[in-house]
Amino acid sequence: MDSNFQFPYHPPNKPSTTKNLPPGSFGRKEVKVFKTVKSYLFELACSLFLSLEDPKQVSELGSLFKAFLKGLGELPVAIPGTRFYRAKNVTNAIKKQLMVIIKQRKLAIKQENATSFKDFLSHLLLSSDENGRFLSDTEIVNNIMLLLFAGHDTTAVSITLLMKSLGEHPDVYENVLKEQLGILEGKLCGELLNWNDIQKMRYSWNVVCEVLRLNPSVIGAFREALVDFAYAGYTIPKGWKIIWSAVMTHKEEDNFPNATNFDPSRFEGAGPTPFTYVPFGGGPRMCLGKELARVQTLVFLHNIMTKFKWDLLIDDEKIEYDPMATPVNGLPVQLHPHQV
Ligand code: HEM
Repeated sequence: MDSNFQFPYHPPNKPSTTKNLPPGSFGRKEVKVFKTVKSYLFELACSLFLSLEDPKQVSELGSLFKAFLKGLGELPVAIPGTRFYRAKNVTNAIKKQLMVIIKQRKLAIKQENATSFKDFLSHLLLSSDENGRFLSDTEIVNNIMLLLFAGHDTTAVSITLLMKSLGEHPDVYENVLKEQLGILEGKLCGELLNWNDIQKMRYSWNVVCEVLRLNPSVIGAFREALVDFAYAGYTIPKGWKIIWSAVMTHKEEDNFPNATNFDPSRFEGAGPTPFTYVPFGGGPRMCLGKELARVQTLVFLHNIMTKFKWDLLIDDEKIEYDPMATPVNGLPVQLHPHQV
């Protein structure tokens, strides 16, 4: 591959296409990245974890999840008018909808009408626990709700902040593009990415890691002290609630010199010392979906990079935590397709 390529890049025999993008993204003056990526990932989560493809049902569930998320981290006092109160009501509505779907699926399986192997597999996976005990319908609903919630919002945030960082650092954008075009060049027209391709995206993943270091989608989580212990001159008694903070840990100068600088090379070689970099948490309750998040993010990145360049429409857009890190205006960008 020519290492001196410039924009607009003309990939040999690779037609530029917009068909994999959500409808309406192309030809517009402005695309709001967060909203677009979030609805795309929610559709994907519904398809992966629930085999739910009906756009009307997906969109209804999506609106409910939006209100549910706003209640996370709020004071748990159910006073009418508060976010927590609304989220509580919305949670019941989501559970009701999921219950209807699960009952329909179970009935279909009972009548041996399971339409696909996937349905059959999800039945097996979701209906018994590790001891072979059958899960109740309520437990199944709770598991699906966790997967739908955890499986789309966090990744939507990280992809949005990734696009923001790439828009702000043209040198990094060029390096990521070079890596992605190298992968594209080894593929036949229309051939999908595979696991080997993901493994080759080393630099791109280092960039994602640096984005998650500076703005972790999840700021931290709670733990409970199982025994009395001493830390930094304080005694923490057994049973106390503790919050670990990814935001603060990732800014420790001892672990990340010039911590506020965007520098993906920190992740080269052995990378950070264990437990100094915790965007996916740590220990036995570490994120279950880390590898899925990696695949979702890198596949998205490959497709957007090899088809478009983009301009950020707001310079230095502020990021707020509500409850996850999000650009306040949803990151409006203008997409420019590469010319064939
Ligand atoms: C960039 C994307 C993601 C980030 C930053 C992220 C981050 C996290 C964090 C910080 C935790 C808490 C870990 C702890 O307490 O130690 C967590 C838990 C969890 N995540 Fe993720 N996550 C991401 C994507 C996903 C995806 C795609 C799934 C797919 C289903 C997922 C499923 C889960 C589940 C089920 C848990 C609970 C695990 C448990 O309590 O045992 N996550 N995630």
